[in-house]
Amino acid sequence: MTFIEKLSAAWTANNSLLCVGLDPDIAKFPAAIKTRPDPVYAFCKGIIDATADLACAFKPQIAYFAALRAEDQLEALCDYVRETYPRIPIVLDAKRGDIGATAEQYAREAFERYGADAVTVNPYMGFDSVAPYLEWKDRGAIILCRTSNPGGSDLQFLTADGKPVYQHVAQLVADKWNTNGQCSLVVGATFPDELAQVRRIVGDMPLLVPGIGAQGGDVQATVNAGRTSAGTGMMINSSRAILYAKPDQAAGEDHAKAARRVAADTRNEINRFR
Ligand SMILES: O=c1ccn([C@@H]2O[C@H](COP(=O)(O)O)[C@@H](O)[C@H]2O)c(=O)[nH]1
Repeated sequence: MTFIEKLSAAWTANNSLLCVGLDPDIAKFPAAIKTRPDPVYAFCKGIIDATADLACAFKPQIAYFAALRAEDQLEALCDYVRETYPRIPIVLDAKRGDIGATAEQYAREAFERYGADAVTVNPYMGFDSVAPYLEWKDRGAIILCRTSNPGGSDLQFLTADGKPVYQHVAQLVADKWNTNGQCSLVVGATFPDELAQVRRIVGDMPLLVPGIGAQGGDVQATVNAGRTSAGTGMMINSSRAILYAKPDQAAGEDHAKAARRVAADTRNEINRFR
């Protein structure tokens, strides 16, 4: 099954456009997990088990694992997702970008070492830096287009040949780079007008849309701007708002139950506007 087939099936099976981000920050873990020998694995596994029926994808952000020297725990988590929830795609958020020979190694890291279904890629170095990911015919390359951070405007909003750079990226990927039909774009929920522009340019191409939750993006505006005519087409990511949801102690919640509650609320809010 290709990345896009798997994603489409997960949209339907879980009636969800919610991508659950895995950004483990040990300082925010519950005390009982901090002292375990594999705290990153234990924390993320709890979140995965609590949200697997609510998510269309899981998105581990590699920097959080690497900073903790926990790449082995990321490998184990990816194995766990593939074995236990084989219908949920794994999107490795790595935002790599380098010359072709090095990009080949980054692609092997994402697709062989971690077994990811898709990986985020930086297009700044051009097509030959993206091509090695496209050699993996069934895997996804999710290319940065209009990122959710304020500084994304510094370059992505510059005008070149009469239109902003992010629109050139969307057009290039839609017209030329999407050789296997497995490409996707990153477009921030914090910029719904640009999200709507990108949707017009790329047709039904799936979009990874971070920026709701902790970054404050508006869910209704995001869904209105980014959904396809089928009411799908997006992996709307939320990480910190789900991972570190405050347990309702009166209701006997632990961190995983709190994460599930927020994930369910977010999935349902997205669905209200599809
Ligand atoms: O434009 C982008 C691209 C990627 N991200 C990543 O998504 C999550 C967002 O986390 P929240 O806690 O929901 O804010 C994080 O891993 C970023 O690295 C993004 O935010 N914007």
